[in-house]
Amino acid sequence: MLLGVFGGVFLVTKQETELKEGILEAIDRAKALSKPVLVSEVQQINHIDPLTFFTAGVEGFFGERFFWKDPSEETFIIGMGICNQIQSDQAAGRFFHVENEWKRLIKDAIIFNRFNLNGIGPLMFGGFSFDPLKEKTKLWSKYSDSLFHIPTFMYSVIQGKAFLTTNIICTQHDDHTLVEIINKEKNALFSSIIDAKKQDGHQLVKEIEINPAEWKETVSSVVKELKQGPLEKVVLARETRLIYDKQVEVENVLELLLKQQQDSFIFAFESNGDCFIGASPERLVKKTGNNLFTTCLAGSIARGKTKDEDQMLGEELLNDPKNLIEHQYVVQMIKEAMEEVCEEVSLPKETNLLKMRDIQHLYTPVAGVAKEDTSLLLLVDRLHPTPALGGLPKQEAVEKIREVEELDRGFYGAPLGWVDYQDNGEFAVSIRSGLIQKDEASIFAGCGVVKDSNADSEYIETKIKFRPMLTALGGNNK
Ligand SMILES: C=C(O[C@@H]1C=C(C(=O)O)C=C[C@H]1O)C(=O)O
Ligand SMILES: [Mg+2]
Repeated sequence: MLLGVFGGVFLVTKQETELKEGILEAIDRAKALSKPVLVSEVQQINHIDPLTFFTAGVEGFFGERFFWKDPSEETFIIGMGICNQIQSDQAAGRFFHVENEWKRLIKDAIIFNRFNLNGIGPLMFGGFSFDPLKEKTKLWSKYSDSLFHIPTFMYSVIQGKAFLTTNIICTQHDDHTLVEIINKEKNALFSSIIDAKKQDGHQLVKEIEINPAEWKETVSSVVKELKQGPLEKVVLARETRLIYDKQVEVENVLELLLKQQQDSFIFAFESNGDCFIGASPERLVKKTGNNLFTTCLAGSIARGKTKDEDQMLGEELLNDPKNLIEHQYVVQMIKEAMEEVCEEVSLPKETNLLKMRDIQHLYTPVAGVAKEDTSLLLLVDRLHPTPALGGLPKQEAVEKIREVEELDRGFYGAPLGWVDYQDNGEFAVSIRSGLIQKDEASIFAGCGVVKDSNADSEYIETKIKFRPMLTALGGNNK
């Protein structure tokens, strides 16, 4: 295999590439089946800093990258280039539709992977909008309601080991020159790792909270309705728009998130020039074989300035009836959903605290063993939106949000993550997030409104929830 001088430093592989024979075989198969065939090859490679890899793609792959890190830092997945995408604006059966498309692609794929790990080989990364029936604004015009990318090059660090997956779609019209094309692209990418450098930083010039007074009025009117029932909880969200002196560099924002929000999922998902980015503490669901993990996260309070104050605030949260109810709705719904698809479900009796840099939450982790044939996207379908982002009852709460919320949530508060070809994967609830659009950005925050909510306190809660993104985006760290 031909390697660039610099590329060779990083692309020292522990095996010969099988891609060439795979491509030839796939072209034959594409001819026989009269449909495109995916070839995927996994190589173990030397370790590269994940952010450096992401940054190296800025020249060749801008707009076609993604970045993912889980809170335990067991899994980093960085994608470059779009080998294939699954996208749709269809609302009914959207999770099922994506799963079917994915299975169809995988069924005839030629895969070279000798490592028994999750998060390598053919994998799709992406997510879903919060509510496909919400009227669309131009804010989210670059993202379909279901959008997944299968990357051309994917760098994964799994439990400290580094891998490169190369994915290629072969059609009946392709020939052996495809091998050279892909190797050239690979070498160019690995050569640019050496001179991957960041641009001069962007400066925030203006911060515009979108209609805060109206938002508070909406909260108050929903509280009135909650007092009458049958609605019990509705999550209401809002937006702050940020204006910059020049284009926002996604790499800089990611770097700050990685430093400042280490215990979070960190994600970035580029589409058609925009970038959805965030640092979420909330897992929707993780699947490893038949083992499922999900999280109930709802109920919030500020962090203290001193250790004592922080502990006091934590105690206050653990004993606050309004927040406990807000949390309990989530536990109740997630437990029921898990029991439907699991042989067994376990969760702690006591509610715990999850402390992030800017905020603390009530937290209940839930684990389960899935029944046969329970797929990851089936779980996403069952869980989304949990009452942490939607409300209770689910359907009525989503309809209420659709009716009264000014914000077009798009991908905010929705499932974002990855699924590999063996149906392992993980989705976060994409909160503490923002959408970068050239020299502007929108950030989003919401909170659980129950009948004991007060509009001013909920407003302050959303202020705190803006902080992780606002800080990383150069805003005031207040
Ligand atoms: C809606 C958000 O967060 C959710 C709402 C919470 C609450 O109201 O207490 C807590 C955690 C999240 O489930 C957000 O961060 O935007
Ligand atoms: Mg709350």
